[in-house]
Amino acid sequence: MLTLNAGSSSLKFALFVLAEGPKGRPMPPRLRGEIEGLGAAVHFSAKDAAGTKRLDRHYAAEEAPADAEAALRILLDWLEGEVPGLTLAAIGHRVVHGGIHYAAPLIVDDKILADLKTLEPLAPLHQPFNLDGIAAARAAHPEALQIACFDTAFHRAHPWENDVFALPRALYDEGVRRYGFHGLSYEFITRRMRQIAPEIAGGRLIVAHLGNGASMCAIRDGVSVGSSMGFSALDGLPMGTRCGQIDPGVLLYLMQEHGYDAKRLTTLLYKESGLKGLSGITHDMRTLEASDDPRAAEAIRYFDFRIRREIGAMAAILGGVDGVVFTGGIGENSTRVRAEATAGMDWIGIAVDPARNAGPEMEISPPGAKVRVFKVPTDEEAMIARHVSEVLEARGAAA
Ligand SMILES: Nc1ncnc2c1ncn2[C@@H]1O[C@H](COP(=O)(O)OP(=O)(O)O)[C@@H](O)[C@H]1O
Ligand SMILES: CC(=O)OP(=O)(O)O
Ligand SMILES: [Mg+2]
Repeated sequence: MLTLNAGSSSLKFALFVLAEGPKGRPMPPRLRGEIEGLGAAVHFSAKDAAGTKRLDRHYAAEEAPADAEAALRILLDWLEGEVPGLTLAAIGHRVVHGGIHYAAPLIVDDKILADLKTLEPLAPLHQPFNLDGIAAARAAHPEALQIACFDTAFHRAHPWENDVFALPRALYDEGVRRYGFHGLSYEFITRRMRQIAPEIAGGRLIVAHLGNGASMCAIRDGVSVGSSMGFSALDGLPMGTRCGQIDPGVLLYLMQEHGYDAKRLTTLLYKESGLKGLSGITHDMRTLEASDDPRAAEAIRYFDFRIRREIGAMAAILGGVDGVVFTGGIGENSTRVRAEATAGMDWIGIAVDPARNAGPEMEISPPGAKVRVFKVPTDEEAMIARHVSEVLEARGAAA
C-alpha cells in the first residue's frame, strides 16, 4: 500500500507491506519520505524501515519540481526504480476537501472524482493536486484501488455554531460552512495523546498544526468542537503564503478601488500573503528564522500573535484547557515559535520550560504545570494507512 499526502509545500509518502490475512494491519513502512520545500529549496529524502537513507537529494533551482504534480512524477519514477515491478493493493490519498457529501474514506471512481473536482475552487493549493495525483497514480498503478481520506472528515461533527457563518441560511444549505482541515493530522494526534498522556487525552485539548498551512483545533473527549480554518483553507492563522483571518471589507475595497477580480484575489490570498507577503522574503519558516531582516522577525511576530489569540479563543470554546499540542513542520521543529506563541499565557496556566522546549522530550511545560504542553510529530501517512486498511478489511469481509 502506498500513501500520498500532497501539502502546499510538500509531497509526503509511505510504502507499506500489507500483512497476510484478513485482519492484516500495515506493518511499519518499508519506505517513507518526502519531497519538501516546493516553491523554495526542494529536497527529496527517503528512508527504509531500518531508518537507512535511500535518497537525500537537494535540487538546483532550474531542475527542481515546481509543484506537487511534478513532484509526484519524480516520486513514482523513483519508486519504480527502487522496487521494480511494484504491485499495489491500494493507494491512499489525502484529499483536502470532502465538501458536504464526503467524510468517510472511500474508493474513488469516476463519479466521485468528478464530484470532488467541483470543490477545487475551495482549496486551489491542494484539491487539484490531490485529484491529479489520483489520476496519475491510477495510470501508473491500474492494479491498485484509489482510496481518498478527507482532511475535513474529523471536523464534521462540529457543533452548529462552529459550523455556520452568519449569512443567509440558503448559503449554509448550499454548503457554505466552516469545514476545518488538517483532520488526518488531528485524528492522529488525538490517538497519539492516548499513549503519551492518557490522563488528559479525553479532556480539553488545543492542537496547533503549524506547517506551511496552519490551523488550530479545539478537541473535547477526542472530538473536534472548533477549528480555526473554515470554508476554505484560508481562514484562521496566517500561513506560508495564505493570509489567514481577514476583514472581508478588505476584499470589497480591493475589488472596488483596485479592480481585483476573483482570479487576482485568489492569487493574492493564497500565494502572495502570509509569512511571504509580510516578510517580502519567503514563505519558509526556517529561512525566516535564520534571517536578520527585521521584516522576517515581524512576520514571525504576527504568526505567533495570532496563535496566542487563537489559543484564547479555543480555550473559551472548551471552557478551559488541559493540554496544548504543537505539531506540523513548524510546530514540531521551531523552538522559537513554541516559546513565543505561548509567551505571557501564564494567566491561563500555559507556559513552556525553555530547556524542555529545546530538548528531545515531547512534554515541554514545566513539571507540575496546570496545563501540559507538548510537541508531537504528526503522521498523516500512518492515519491514511489505517483508514485504507479498514476499507480493505471491510471489502474483504463483504466479499
Ligand atoms: N527546523 C525547523 N525550524 C523551523 N521551521 C521548520 C523547521 N523544519 C521545517 N520547518 C518549517 O515547516 C514548514 C513546512 O511544514 P510541513 O508540515 O512540512 O508543510 P506542508 O504544509 O507542506 O505539509 C516550513 O515553513 C518549514 O520551514
Ligand atoms: C489544508 C492545508 O493547509 O494543508 P497543508 O498544511 O498540508 O498545506
Ligand atoms: Mg501538511
